[in-house]
Amino acid sequence: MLPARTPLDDLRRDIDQIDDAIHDLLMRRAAVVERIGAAKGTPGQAVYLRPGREAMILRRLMARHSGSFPAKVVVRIWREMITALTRLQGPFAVAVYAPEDKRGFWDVARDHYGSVVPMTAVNTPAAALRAVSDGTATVGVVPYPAEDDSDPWWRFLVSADANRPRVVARLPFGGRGNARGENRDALAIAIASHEPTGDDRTLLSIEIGGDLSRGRLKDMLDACGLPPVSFCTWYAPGVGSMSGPSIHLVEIADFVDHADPRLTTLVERSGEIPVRVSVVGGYAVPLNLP
Ligand SMILES: O=C(O)C(=O)C[C@]1(C(=O)O)C=C[C@@H](O)C=C1
Repeated sequence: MLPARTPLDDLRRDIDQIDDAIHDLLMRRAAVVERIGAAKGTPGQAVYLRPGREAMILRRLMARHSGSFPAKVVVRIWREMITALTRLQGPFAVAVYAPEDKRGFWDVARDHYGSVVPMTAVNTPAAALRAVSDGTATVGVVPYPAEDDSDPWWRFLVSADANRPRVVARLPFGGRGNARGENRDALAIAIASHEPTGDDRTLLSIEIGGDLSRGRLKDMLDACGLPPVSFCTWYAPGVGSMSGPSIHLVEIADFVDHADPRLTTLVERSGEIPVRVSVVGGYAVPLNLP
């Protein structure tokens, strides 16, 4: 005689049915992402990446999330799934600034881009940017800019080339988890568009060819409706006794693209002082998870 079914057996049967439903939906989602890839029609190019859309998916899910399942784990599962499915649309590899003595960014990158994507550690942020520029990596992960950095990586992104790498995300997006190392955030760099998500930051490079204090620049930005939240400044080496131009990396608490009329107003307001502004990219503001 078969043993009687216990309540535990019934619950396990429920679990098996739920697992089948989740698995069916995963396979269905993969098929839809493949169709999206075909609709984008850009095989082999990194433009299939849509970091803004990815952020909006997770924000929407977090807004409806309830119950005992940890929100951070929902994000982790979705991040693993999104990158795995993005790989159905084209090649995907990540170059991470993670020298021997600073492995923290590796964990942050792995949490965001998943455990299956090819990931390479490089010893300088510039090497991560180079990997993106020359196409050996789709995404480069570099430290969030520090004000006291005398040789900042972000100066290599200052370019008018429409196909240049840009800042596309800030990591971690869904909380830090058990990542090693210091608590510094990272930025992801890719040849992808900076798209509005409803809650965004933009990084502008502002090259100044004359005497304009940071205080005055801040006032000008505020007056143009471009609220600055942080500044980093790099002084280009001068020639002879002439000092070189200063380039500021300014983070703006809004979405700004290269055609934004506020940028034109900023250049007009600088009057005689030559000012060149370019959008170095931006990111969807990360989730604030408990
Ligand atoms: O929406 C898209 O464009 C997709 O390709 C789908 C998808 C996803 O898995 O949801 C995958 C990659 C993109 O970066 C954004 C989202």
